[in-house]
Amino acid sequence: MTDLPADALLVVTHPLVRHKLTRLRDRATSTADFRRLVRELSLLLGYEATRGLKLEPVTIETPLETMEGEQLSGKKLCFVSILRAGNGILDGMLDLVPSARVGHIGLFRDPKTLEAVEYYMKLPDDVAERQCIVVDPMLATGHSAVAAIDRLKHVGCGPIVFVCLLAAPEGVACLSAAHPDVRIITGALDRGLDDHGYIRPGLGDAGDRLFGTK
Ligand SMILES: O=P(O)(O)OC[C@H]1O[C@H](OP(=O)(O)OP(=O)(O)O)[C@H](O)[C@@H]1O
Ligand SMILES: O=c1cc[nH]c(=O)[nH]1
Ligand SMILES: [Mg+2]
Repeated sequence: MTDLPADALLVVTHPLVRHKLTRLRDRATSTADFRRLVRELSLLLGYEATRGLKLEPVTIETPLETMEGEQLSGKKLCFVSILRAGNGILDGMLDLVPSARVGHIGLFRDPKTLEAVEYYMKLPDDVAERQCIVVDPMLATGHSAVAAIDRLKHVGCGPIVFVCLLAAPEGVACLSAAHPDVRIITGALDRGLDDHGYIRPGLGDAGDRLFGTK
């Protein structure tokens, strides 16, 4: 992987993330536990992904006195889920910011070419005025992430953060080359891709494990 600007990639190395990722990777982990772990990991990664949100003062009454508190302000959020597997992360993100708008981009990887094929897109009308956090558990070749972010930029979206659970160096290089302005936040940077484009050691097919398909 070529050198990236210092803030282009954040690997979240918190012990809770490392523990939960190990449980997630384990082939013995059930569908129900896999889903729960993805949601919990999303909260931990979402904490980092939302660090740059702006606050504004707000006056409130505590039971004892008036105080100047803070609330989210300015550019509002939009989470963009890359279907299907992105929806697992989306659930956790919405626990953190329930008022965020949500966009969906349906993509699957052609198993032969490993190119992303789009089958669905629905974005909020005002998505270009919102800060976008794109979510997908896996950044493998990077083709799906690049295709999704191409679509968002095409409709005028500004600062974009990409959140995944596992990334391959090939995917980070591909996404950073295509969109150097996009910050990548991941739970781990794995060894690399195998001949079928799967992340190794990885966790297998995230969508299949989340939804119990094959
Ligand atoms: O970086 P890439 O090489 O593009 O691979 C990553 C993509 O592959 C998986 O989706 P998949 O195509 O399996 O679709 P699914 O979510 O419907 O299972 C994953 O959720 C990403 O979207
Ligand atoms: O390892 C991988 C690569 C792409 N998509 C997945 O779900 N897993
Ligand atoms: Mg899949």
